[in-house]
Formats: sequence, C-alpha cells, structure tokens
Amino acid sequence: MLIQNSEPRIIIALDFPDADTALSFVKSLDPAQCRLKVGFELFVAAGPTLIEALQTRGFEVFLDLKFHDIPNTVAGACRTAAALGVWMINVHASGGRRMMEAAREALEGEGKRPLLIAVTVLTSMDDAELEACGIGRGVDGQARFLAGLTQESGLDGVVCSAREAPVLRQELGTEFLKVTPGIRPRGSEAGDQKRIVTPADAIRDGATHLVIGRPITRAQDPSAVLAAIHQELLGLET
Ligand SMILES: O=c1ccn([C@@H]2O[C@H](COP(=O)(O)O)[C@@H](O)[C@H]2O)c(=O)[nH]1
Repeated sequence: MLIQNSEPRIIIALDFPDADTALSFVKSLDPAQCRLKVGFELFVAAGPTLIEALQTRGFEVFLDLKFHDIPNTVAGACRTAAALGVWMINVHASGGRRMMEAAREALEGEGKRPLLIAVTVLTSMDDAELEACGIGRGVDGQARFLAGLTQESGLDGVVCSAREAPVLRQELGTEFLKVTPGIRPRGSEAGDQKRIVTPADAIRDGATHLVIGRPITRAQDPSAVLAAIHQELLGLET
C-alpha cells in the first residue's frame, strides 16, 4: 500500500504547560497534515476548553489520559472523555480484561465514538526496568501478551513501540491499530525514551500512527521538521 496523506498518521504530542503555549504552537500546523495529542500536563492545565479550541481549529484530538482504575471508574471516565468529541482515547491494558471491556461497553450506543486503544509497555521502559517491576517475560513478551488481551477485549488497537509492530501485525492483523510513540528522526535525541524507531522504519514495520513530541515541538522550525518527516514517508511501501 502506498502511503497517502488523506489520513494523517502523524500525531503531534502537545506536551506544553498551558493553553496559550499550545494554541500558539498549533498556529503553524495544518489539520490535514497531522493530528494532535493532549496528555496529562496540558489537560490538567487547560482541560475540556482547550480540547474544544483545538477541534474548532479543525484538528482531531487523541486524549492521552491512559486510564487505569477499577472497571466502573474507567467506564465513567471513558464516557466523559467521549462526550468531548475526541478522535481517540486510551486505557492501560494492564488494568485487565474486565476493565477494558467496561471501557468499550461505556462507548457503545453513544453514536460516533472515539477509537479506544490500550497502552501495552511504555516506550520509556526496557527489559531491565520491566524485570525490576516483577515482569520477567521481557518487553516483547509482555507487549504481545497485553496486545492479545486488548484485541480479545474488543478494543481498536494498542500503544506500543514500533519495535513490536512487526510481530503484532503478524499476530493481530493490519486493521488493529498500532499507535507508536518513541519515534525519533535520525540524529534526534532519545531523551527518556528507550525503544526508539525512525518514522520510515516505524511505518515500514507496521505502525499505523506515529506519535511525535519533542523532535517537533522543541525544534527551531517545527513545520520544517514535520515536512521532512512527511517527505521521508512519501511513497513508502508498507
Ligand atoms: O508508551 C508510551 C505512551 C505514551 N507516550 C507519550 O508519547 C509522547 C512522546 O513524546 P516524545 O517527546 O516524542 O518522546 C509523550 O506525550 C508521552 O507521554 C510515550 O512516549 N510512550
């Protein structure tokens, strides 16, 4: 399949401390070229008003709040998040099958619902850190296990590293979303990310969406970096 720009695969992580900074940043962006991700930092500061402001400007929003609680609480949070009209929301797969099913059921019958995905293993973690949390099967094994559980629970896809994308594509299919943070264009700093992959390699390996924060948001010329990434992806065969 040839990569098209009709469905923007790049999701820019707006990890900013307040609404003014975020809104000023998005002025140079085109909603046809990217989606936006709002996480804890910005949502705690600016809340639903900011989500509405971004959507009014034409952007689809991934509300990345990674819900992880008992099934009833997560179901309520998903219902409330869906009411904001966002494109995508997420939970932690390690919350378990009952929690993920409750999240999915909470979105049923609500008309146009957001995509619901689950975080497998954070891209900032490696085998050693996972082992230190008492999980000995390694990042690959744990991501595969949780991604399988996520699909069985009826969700639309997972957050994973693009390093796991090939095996997840093989085991769970191409329709099951693989939303991949830890994307680093060649030469950019890894920062706190451990499992990094370049944009082109990620798409080639089966990532359906690329989450990119600091390499774009902290660049001297964010639009130029975004354009370069689009160029890197143009005409790529997957
Ligand atoms: O496993 C995960 C899940 C979420 N994230 C989020 O993605 C972005 C990545 O930002 P960068 O600046 O490109 O590192 C950030 O908002 C994280 O909260 C993740 O990195 N890994």
